[in-house]
Order: sequence, then C-alpha cells, then structure tokens
Amino acid sequence: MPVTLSPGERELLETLVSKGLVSGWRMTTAELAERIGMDRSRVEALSRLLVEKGVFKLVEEEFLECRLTDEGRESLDKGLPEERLVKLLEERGGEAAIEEVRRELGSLYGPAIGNAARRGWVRIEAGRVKLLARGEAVDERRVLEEVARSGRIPPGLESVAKELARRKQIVCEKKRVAILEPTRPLDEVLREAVVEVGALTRELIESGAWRKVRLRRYNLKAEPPRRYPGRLHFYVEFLEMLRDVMREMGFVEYEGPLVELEFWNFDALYQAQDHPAREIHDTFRVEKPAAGDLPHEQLVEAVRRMHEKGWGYKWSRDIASRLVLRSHTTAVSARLLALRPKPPFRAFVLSRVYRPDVVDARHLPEFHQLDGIAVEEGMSFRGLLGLLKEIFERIGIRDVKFKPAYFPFTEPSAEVYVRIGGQWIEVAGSGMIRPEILEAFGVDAPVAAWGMGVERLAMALLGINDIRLLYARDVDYLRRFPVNWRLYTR
Ligand SMILES: N[C@@H](Cc1ccccc1)C(=O)O
Repeated sequence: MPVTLSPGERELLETLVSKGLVSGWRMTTAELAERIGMDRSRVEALSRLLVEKGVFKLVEEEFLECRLTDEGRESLDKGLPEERLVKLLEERGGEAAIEEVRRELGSLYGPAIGNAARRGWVRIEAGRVKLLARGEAVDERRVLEEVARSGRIPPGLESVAKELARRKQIVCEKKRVAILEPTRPLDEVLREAVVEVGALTRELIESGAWRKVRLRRYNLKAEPPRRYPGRLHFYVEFLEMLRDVMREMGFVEYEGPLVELEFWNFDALYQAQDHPAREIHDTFRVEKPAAGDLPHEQLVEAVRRMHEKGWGYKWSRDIASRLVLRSHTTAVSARLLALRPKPPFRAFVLSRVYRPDVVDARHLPEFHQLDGIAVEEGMSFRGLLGLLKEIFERIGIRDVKFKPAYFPFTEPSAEVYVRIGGQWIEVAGSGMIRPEILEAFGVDAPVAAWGMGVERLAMALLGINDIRLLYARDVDYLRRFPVNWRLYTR
C-alpha cells in the first residue's frame, strides 16, 4: 500500500536515505535529530505522523539512568575502599595491625575490610590484617567510569552495578524512552509514495503535476491555536453590561463622593438619627476630618423640619455633618433629587459603597450598588415594578417577584427577588420616594427608586460561589470566562 506523504515527511525520509539511514537503525527522535542535523521538534512532529502512517514503529523502552554519589566519586578518584586497603597493606609489606588500618581508613574501615574479605583479598588473624591477593576491582571501575561519563551501565555489568547501587556508590532511576525504527526500507517507501500537497499552486497547474499529486483534505475538526488578547476583567465587563442596560432604558449615569456627609447618606433620606443603620458597626465613620460642611441652609432647614415633624425628636446638625464612607448609592440619588430635576428625569449610579463586614465568601467591606431614580409625571408603584421587570428582562432574567418591605425613604416599598438557576435570590430594595422627602426637596413629580446589590447578582449569573473571585487577578482563572463580544463590537 503506497503511503501518502506531505512535503515535510518526504523531506525527512529523503534526508534519512541520503545519510544512509535506510533501514536497520533504532534511535530516539532526539538522537535522530542530532544525527541528521534537523530541528528536534520538527523531527518529533514529523516522525509522529510517520508512525501513524506505518512508516516508523515506536518502541517504548525502559533503561536505568545512573549517577555517582559522593562516595562513588571518591572511589573513582582514589579507588574503592577495598582497593585502598590493598594498597595500604602493600605499602606496609603485606600486613598491618587492625588498629593502624582503622586509623588510616577511618570511616572506610568497615566497608574496606568487609568487601576485601568477601573477595578473598585479605584475612584477619591475631589482631592483624593480612594481604592474600593483590586484588583490583576492575569491573566496578568500569561501571563507575561509564556512569560518570554517560549515566549508563555497560552491557554485561548489570549485577556489578546493582551491587554498587547497594553500596551507595551510584544511584539509578528507571527511565522510559521511545525508540523509533523504520518498518521497511525507507528508499522503498519513497519510491512508492504519493506526494500530498497542502495548496494548489500555479506551478502545479502549469506543469500538469496537479494530476499526480494528492491534495490534502482540510481537517475541519482541528483546533485553531488559542489567542488571549487583552480584554476587560470579566467583572468590569459585567458592570459595563449593566450600564448598557440602564442607558438603553434612557437612564443617565451620575456619581457622587465616596466620603459622604451623613446628611446625604441618611438625613436627606429621612433616616432618623437614632436609626440602627447609623451605628458604627453598620457604617464606616471617618475620623479625620470627622465632619464636613452641610449644604445650603434652606435645604438643611427643610430636612430638619421633616425629621422633627415626622419622627418627633430634636434633629442635630452635628450628627448630620459627620463624615462616613457612603453605605449605599442612594446617597447620590438624594443629591440628585435635591437638585430638583425637571421630569422626566432618569438617572442611575453604579458605584462603590462600604460597610464594615468581615471578609468571607459572601461579604466584602467594599462592594457595588446600582441605584436608579425615575422622576416622571404619572410614575406609580406599578410603574416602578414594571421598570424593574424590564431591567431584569434585559439582563436575561425572566422570573422576578416582589415582597412588601420597609425603607425609611420609600412608601410603598418592595424587596426584589429574581430566580437564577432555580434559586430565588434577593437582589434589590425599591419603592416610591416618600412625599415628605419630595416636599422637603421641592420635587413635584412622583419618584420611583431602587438600589441593587451588584456582586450578588453577578455571582448568581456567572455561577461564582465566592465573592472574592469577582476580584480575581489570576490570569488563568480570568481566561476561563468567555469574552462578552457585545461589549467590543458596538
Ligand atoms: N439603599 C437601599 C436600597 C433601596 C434603594 C432605593 C429605594 C429603596 C431601597 C439599600 O441599600 O438596601
């Protein structure tokens, strides 16, 4: 059966034949590459293909790879302990007192006597070591030399090597190599082969050679090389996707300060000054400076009146002036409402907020919220729920449900739950901004508002069970996330 050869395979075989390597050889791909002076990885790739085509056979072989220990190195330089004993006794005229030998050989004394006696070179008699034969460890020396040179054991000396390994002169490790050999003469293979070409060239057409060559089939299942171009972090992509959804619905993005007056974080939102959320364990308070400037007097007065009339206590400017790390992005919504926006006005804030939580799989002290307000004539609680449904639908979530809730700044209020992967999770708080606030600010259209926990939603949608992974920096982990092409192709 003639084989089909690619130009590369053909070149390898021609090189082998020209170097006389037609048949009867066995070599590793590394040896072969060196022998013919061809790039090793190319030889490897080509010979793998030729094995598949039955031109080469690949035989796995085990061999021992050895090296000298420190003791082995010393034996190679100065002789094995028993040889050194023989030399010592020769210098002493054939015998010496045990004490003297022990002193001369030190720690080698035991192995020297033991091995020399076993080989019949010495005998111990009346406290003296006597030389019987002028022995030399010829085979051992050959093994040590070859191991030092090539790491291999000379053929036929395996049992000597084993003994040297037992004596800790050498250490050996079993290794595997794949050895290549031709299955039949390569010149014959070449003569019968059909040449396969990867591209139909002008030359092939003009010369008519296209009639004889075989055109390589496209392999449509071959994996292309993977490329990892620079891209946004997947969580940033997620945040951008949310921004897009909001913009598509006519909301404009705003931002406010991260270090915020309690006035905007709480007071303007009708949250009483003794409200538990204002405690130090629920909100980060800033120490230096501890307080900031309140906004214009008219607004401060209106907020004071709202608190004192509604909640019936003495409102404190000092508390309202304290600085905190904002605990919700609704603080920015409050700032926007105080600007008395003319309806229709749709705004959102997607940014960082802070709460003193201990870091674990579900909590970070810094996280994101998405707050939105819609200031519109005719806006209603129903309209708010519809807005929320639409937002989630645009994110790809169809199952949304609402539960009555309480927030100091909205009435009525609802918690928002969505179903992702069979689980209902609470993702947002929402409601109609209270008339007391609208009156204090001088806004005369109804305002729908909500605040959404972004990390939670991302975790559920991306199937991540540890919030910290949203901030992962490990490139291998990040690459697992498919690119959101929608973001890059607009
Ligand atoms: N700010 C609220 C959510 C909310 C925003 C706007 C209206 C109603 C509720 C929270 O952090 O839980």
